[in-house]
Amino acid sequence: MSTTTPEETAATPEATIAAARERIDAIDDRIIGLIQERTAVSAVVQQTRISSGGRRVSLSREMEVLGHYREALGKPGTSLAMTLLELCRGRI
Ligand SMILES: C=C(O[C@@H]1C=C(C(=O)O)C=C[C@H]1O)C(=O)O
Repeated sequence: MSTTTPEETAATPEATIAAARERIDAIDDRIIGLIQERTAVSAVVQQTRISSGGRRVSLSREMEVLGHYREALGKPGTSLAMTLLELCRGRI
């Protein structure tokens, strides 16, 4: 039978922070993987449009993407989406 109280077995602040940071690092790795996947898919669209005589960039579509992120995440979502667009299609 255990003689330790819940207080005695509770994680220390240091252990809680270390465990949470491990989860954050794993989440960041997934986000980076998703950004790389997004970049590859975006390149397919851009190449297809160029090959069929169009432009690499579609500003109307970019407005939709910016709106999507802003609706989900507020104003900082717009900045995040702008950075994502730059990663996916380069600077314009
Ligand atoms: C991928 C596309 O091409 C470009 C890249 C975009 C993106 O990465 O989301 C959006 C618009 C375009 O400037 C597209 O038109 O969907």
